[in-house]
Amino acid sequence: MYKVLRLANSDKIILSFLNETSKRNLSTSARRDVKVAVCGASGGIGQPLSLLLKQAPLITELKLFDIVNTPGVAADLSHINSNAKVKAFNGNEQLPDAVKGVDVVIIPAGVPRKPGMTRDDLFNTNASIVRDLIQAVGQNSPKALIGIISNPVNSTVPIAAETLKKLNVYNPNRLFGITTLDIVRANTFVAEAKNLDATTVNVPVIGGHSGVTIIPLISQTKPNVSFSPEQLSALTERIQEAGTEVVKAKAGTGSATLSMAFAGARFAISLCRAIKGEPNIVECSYVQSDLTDAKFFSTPILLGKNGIEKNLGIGNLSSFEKELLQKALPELMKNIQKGEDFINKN
Ligand SMILES: NC(=O)c1ccc[n+]([C@@H]2O[C@H](COP(=O)([O-])OP(=O)(O)OC[C@H]3O[C@@H](n4cnc5c(N)ncnc54)[C@H](O)[C@@H]3O)[C@@H](O)[C@H]2O)c1
Ligand SMILES: O=C(O)C[C@H](O)C(=O)O
Repeated sequence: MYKVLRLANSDKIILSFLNETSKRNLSTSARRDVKVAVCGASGGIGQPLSLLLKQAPLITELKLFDIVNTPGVAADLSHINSNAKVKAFNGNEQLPDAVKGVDVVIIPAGVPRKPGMTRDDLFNTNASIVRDLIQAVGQNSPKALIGIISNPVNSTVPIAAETLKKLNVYNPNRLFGITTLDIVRANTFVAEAKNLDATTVNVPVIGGHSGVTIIPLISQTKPNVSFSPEQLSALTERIQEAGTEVVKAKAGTGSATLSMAFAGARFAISLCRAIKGEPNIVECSYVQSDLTDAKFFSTPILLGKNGIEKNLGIGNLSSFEKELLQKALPELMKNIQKGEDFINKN
């Protein structure tokens, strides 16, 4: 148990790690209910994400929303003998009930990339999907912690913020862009390169979630690792382009789903553990930030009962990482502006 808790912020095998920490929480916390909604629950990410959340003992209710197919997904998951009660909500008329009374909303709704597309090419379709879902969350569960997976994350999180502002319920501590897959990938690739146990490696990844805006801080990796300048460059580029690697391999059938479900479950369960009062829960996430010129920026975040407890900042960057930051900021600021304009100029 001691080892599991000490490694709480690295991606230990998700089941054993979640089972242990959740059992501990159920016995020590006064607060028992943790209700989670997944919006986009029937999709390539939504289904395996919901499966992983169904297996997390600290989640007591799992509300599955999509515009199609949730009755089948929920019936299937509901036969698993774990704690969470699973409920299906299908179609937009059931959206308000799907998000009412939940502690956490995770949003993997929207279209994925095909080869040759950038994440920004998804903007025209996904911007309004995220806006409408967030509007329902703001109206029905204004205190929920919200995690956004839908791309382009660099823009959909500002879209969510502006939507919540219009409803007068925006709290920057409660809105998160889920960039955990970048950390999961960086951990895996560094572990492979150095022959380490991937579950014990932690590479902070800051910035945004697309191409040059993804900034892996390999100099801050734990355990400490070092690479030649050529290796560092190749590794950084692989982390930045890992989503495209999957899109190409899937050859037109979609983008990362299984690894994203793993990453999304890790992030969602970290939120739940923080809500239940567990200390020292840290995850990188794309949040409102004043650390750089970009209004939203991912850094390690200490999570608490009300979302962001403390932004842990960027730390000391190597000169290579400072250059990456300079390259990232113009693109990131453009993506943020595009998201804000979508709400404010429409
Ligand atoms: N943040 C990340 O690291 C990351 C990683 C992978 C994928 N993604 C993004 O996640 C999104 C989903 O990817 P996927 O592979 O699961 O796609 P998918 O097409 O398999 O599933 C999307 C689901 O969203 C549903 N949906 C569409 N409109 C909806 C609405 N208005 N309300 C509720 N549900 C709605 C669809 O019915 C579908 O079930 C994409 O935008 C993708 O780019 C992000
Ligand atoms: O690459 C994509 O389009 C999906 C996702 O953002 C990823 O990083 O895998």
